[in-house]
Amino acid sequence: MAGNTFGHLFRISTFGESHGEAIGVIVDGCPAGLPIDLEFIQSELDKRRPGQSKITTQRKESDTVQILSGIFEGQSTGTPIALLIPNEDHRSKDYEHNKTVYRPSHADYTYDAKYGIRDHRGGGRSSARETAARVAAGAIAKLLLQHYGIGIFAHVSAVGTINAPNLAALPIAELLAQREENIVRCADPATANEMIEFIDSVRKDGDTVGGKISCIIHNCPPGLGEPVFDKLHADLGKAMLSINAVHGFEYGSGFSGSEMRGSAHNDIFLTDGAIPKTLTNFSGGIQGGISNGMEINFTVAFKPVATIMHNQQTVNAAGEAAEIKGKGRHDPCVVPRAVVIVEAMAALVLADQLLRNKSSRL
Ligand SMILES: Cc1cc2nc3c(=O)[nH]c(=O)nc-3n(C[C@H](O)[C@H](O)[C@H](O)COP(=O)(O)O)c2cc1C
Ligand SMILES: C=C(O[C@@H]1CC(C(=O)O)=C[C@@H](OP(=O)(O)O)[C@H]1O)C(=O)O
Repeated sequence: MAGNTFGHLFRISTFGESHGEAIGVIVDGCPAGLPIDLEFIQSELDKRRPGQSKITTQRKESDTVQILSGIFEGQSTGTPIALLIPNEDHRSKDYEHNKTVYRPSHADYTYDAKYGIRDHRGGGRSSARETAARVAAGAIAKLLLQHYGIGIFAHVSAVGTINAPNLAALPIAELLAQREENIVRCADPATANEMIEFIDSVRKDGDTVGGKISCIIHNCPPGLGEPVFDKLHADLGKAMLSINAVHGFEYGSGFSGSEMRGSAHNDIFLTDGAIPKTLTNFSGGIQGGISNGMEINFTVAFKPVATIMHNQQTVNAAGEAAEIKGKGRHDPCVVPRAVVIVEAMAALVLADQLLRNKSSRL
């Protein structure tokens, strides 16, 4: 199995390479009768698109999505939905220099070690271009979740050591509006300006920098998630760690919870309301792998990506010493474009667990 499929009842398979004809996705298991807003799918892709600002890769892709099947008169038909995104601006000559030489910390060596054959053009299948297919599928999952009133919001909460303040007190609509006002997609305007300046200076140095994306899932009913292996946080963790360049995932109190005592960490139940709420939310909205009706929150850490415009020592396929310098168009920091990827992967997990939950009792 080539590991191209994700999900159980709401499933996706992606295909395509960064410098091939196109990339795309087949969405299987979407219930019939869901209104599919094509403009919404395209607007989601526009948020991930390369070439969108001075702080992203300058590759110019329109990422115009074509619907090949599964939608009739604006609604899902219950049959596989196939979505295609043609590649329009691949510049494969930028990769001639690493035909036999491995980029440190990219996937060149590991693909070669696994398959014995490697599409060196833009990293082939290992390129984050594949995430466009996930965003298109995630948009359909978001439409399904919206039908049940569930919403997802993510933003850039850190770039390098620049951290956004805690914005938990602000309403989602305000956070969303503030996030969309700046090119780094941080919901705090002052921090956003600082982040943009920093990424731009790193880019001018020919270097890269990492960052964090924080995500909340609101109005999620209690009961989603399987109790043993496919715990909701385990599925979210796998989904996030499957995104290129992700090196960390934490939910609720995360790593800082390990420094607390139970007496401070327990989320005490409140008694007002039919669905019990809790005074605090160190559990991040999930207990025993199952949503408890509180806001689900998690943070994803991205590394500084591999391709830098500096000379670096490396090896070639024969194991001989070589030197390499990045060429072409690359992201100095991936988080501005990855916000919508995080939301899409979260939507795919939630849509899948929503459908699975429908068969959990009579
Ligand atoms: C939105 C996005 C854009 C990316 N752009 C680049 C890039 O321009 N150059 C690069 O070297 N890596 C980039 N990456 C990261 C590589 O795809 C990734 O590091 C590579 O596949 C190796 O996988 P790993 O870092 O998860 O081990 C990007 C990742 C994401 C999520
Ligand atoms: C093409 C996209 O991003 C690419 C992701 C990427 C990588 O190594 O992951 C490296 C660059 O690839 P290329 O040199 O082929 O343009 C980015 O531009 C995209 O996101 O659509």
